[in-house]
Amino acid sequence: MKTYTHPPRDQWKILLARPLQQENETIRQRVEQIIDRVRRDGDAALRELSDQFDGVKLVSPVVTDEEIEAADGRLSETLKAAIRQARENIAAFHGAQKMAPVRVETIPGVVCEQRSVPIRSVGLYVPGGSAPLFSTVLMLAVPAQIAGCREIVLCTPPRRDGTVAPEILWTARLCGVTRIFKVGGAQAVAAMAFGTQSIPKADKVFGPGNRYVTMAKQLLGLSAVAIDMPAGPSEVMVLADGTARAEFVAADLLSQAEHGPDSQAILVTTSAALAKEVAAQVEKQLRALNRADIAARALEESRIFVVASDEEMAAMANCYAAEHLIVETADPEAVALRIEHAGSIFLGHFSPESVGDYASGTNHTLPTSGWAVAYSGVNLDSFCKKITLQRLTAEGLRNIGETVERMATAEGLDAHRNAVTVRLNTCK
Ligand SMILES: NC(=O)c1ccc[n+]([C@@H]2O[C@H](COP(=O)([O-])OP(=O)(O)OC[C@H]3O[C@@H](n4cnc5c(N)ncnc54)[C@H](O)[C@@H]3O)[C@@H](O)[C@H]2O)c1
Ligand SMILES: N[C@H](CO)Cc1c[nH]c[nH+]1
Ligand SMILES: [Zn+2]
Repeated sequence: MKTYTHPPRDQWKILLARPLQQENETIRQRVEQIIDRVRRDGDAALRELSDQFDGVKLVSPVVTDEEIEAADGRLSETLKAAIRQARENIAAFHGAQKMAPVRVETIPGVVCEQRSVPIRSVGLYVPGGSAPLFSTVLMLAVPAQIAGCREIVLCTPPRRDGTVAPEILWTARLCGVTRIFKVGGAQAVAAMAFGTQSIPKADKVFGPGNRYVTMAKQLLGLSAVAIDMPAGPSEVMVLADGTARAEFVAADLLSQAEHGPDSQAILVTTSAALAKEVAAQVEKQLRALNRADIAARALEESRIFVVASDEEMAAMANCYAAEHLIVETADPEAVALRIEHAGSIFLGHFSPESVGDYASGTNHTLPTSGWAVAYSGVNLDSFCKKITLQRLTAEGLRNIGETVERMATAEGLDAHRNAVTVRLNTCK
C-alpha cells in the first residue's frame, strides 16, 4: 500500500480515485451487448452466456425443488445455527424499520395520507463468481419478506458443474425465496428486468455484484426496471488515530481487499507511526490468507494517508464517500458526527466491518464508487413504495379552492381550474 503524508486537499479526489475506472466504457459496451441478447433471445441467450462466462452448459436455469431439498443435508448444524442467528438479527433490525402510516389534515376538510405498499415482485441478485455470498441472501430476502413482497425471485451464477452452492439454496428456502435460478452476471440482471421464458420479470432488482452486474443494473435502471442502487466492488476506509491497534486496522483493510482485485482499502490516520505499523501488518497478515493473490491485487490500488487532524480525517472520508467507514479513534462518535457521506459506519476498536457483513443486523448491500453521497444501503423501505391519498369534504374544497384556481390560472391551465370551479359552483 502506498503511503501519502499530508497530501494537499486539491489532490484528494485524484488520490482517492476508484480502481480501473478507465475500463468502464469497455464494460458498458460489453454489458449493452449482453442486455440486447437477453432481450432478444431470452433463455437461449442465457444458455449461451452461461457457457461463455461461467463455463457451464445448462439445459435450464431453473433450480428444482429436489436441488433445494438436497441442500439441507450438505450444511453442518453449526453453520445452520449461525445462519439462523444472523437471520434473526437482520429481521430484528429491519422489522423495526416499519413506518407508521402518515395522516395529516392540512387545513380543515383536506386530509392527506401516505401508505407504504410492498413492491409486488422483486428480483434478488446473489453474487457467486469468486465466492458464494449466501450472506447476501439474508440481506435481501429477509427485508423482502418482512415488507410483504409476494414474489421473491433469486438469481445466482452456476458453478462449473452446473450446481448452486447449497448454502445459498438452504438460506434462500429459510428466508422465503419463491423461485431460484442459476444465472449470473449482467445476463441475470437483464433476465429479471425483462423476463424470459423461465424467469419472471421483476418490478425491482436488488443486490450487489461485480462491475458487469452493477453496470447492467445501472443501464437497465434507466429503462426497464427499478433498481436498489449501484452496489459494486467492495471498499472500506478506516479512520484511525494513535489509539488504534495496527493488527486490527490491517485485518479490517484486508477483509474488504479479499473480495476482488478491483476492491479498495484506504487508511486515513493522524499517526505516522500507526501508518507504518499497519503497512507492515498488512504484509504479514496477507501471507496467511487463502485469497492472498486477490487481496494483493486490490492492495495495488489501495492507499494510506497521514493527515493532520480529526477534522482532516473526516473531510477525507466525506470526499471518498466510502461503502464502509470504520472509525478506530479515541472518540469515534465525535468523528462520526462529522460524516456526511458513507454507506455504513463502524464505531470503535471492537466493531469490525465483517460483523456487519454477516450478522449484526445492518444490511451489507451498500452503495459503492462514491454513490453514498446520494444513495442509502438496502433497507426495509427499499422493498416498499409509497402511495399518497387525499380526501376533501365540500368544506375542504371551499377552503382550498381559490388557491388552486389562482395557481391554475397563472399556469394557463383552464381545465385544471375548472375541475375546482364546477364543484365550488355546486356548494357555495
Ligand atoms: N457493494 C456491496 O454491497 C457488495 C456486497 C457483496 C459483494 N460485493 C461485490 O460483489 C462482487 C462479486 O463479484 P464476483 O465476480 O465474485 O461475482 P458476481 O456474481 O458478481 O459475478 C459473476 C458473474 O460475472 C460475469 N462475468 C465474469 N466475467 C465476465 C466478463 N469478462 N464479461 C461479462 N461477464 C462476466 C459472469 O456471468 C459471472 O457469472 C465483488 O466485487 C464484491 O466486492 C459488493
Ligand atoms: N463486504 C461485502 C459488501 O461490500 C458483503 C460481504 C458478503 N460476504 C462477505 N462480505
Ligand atoms: Zn465483505
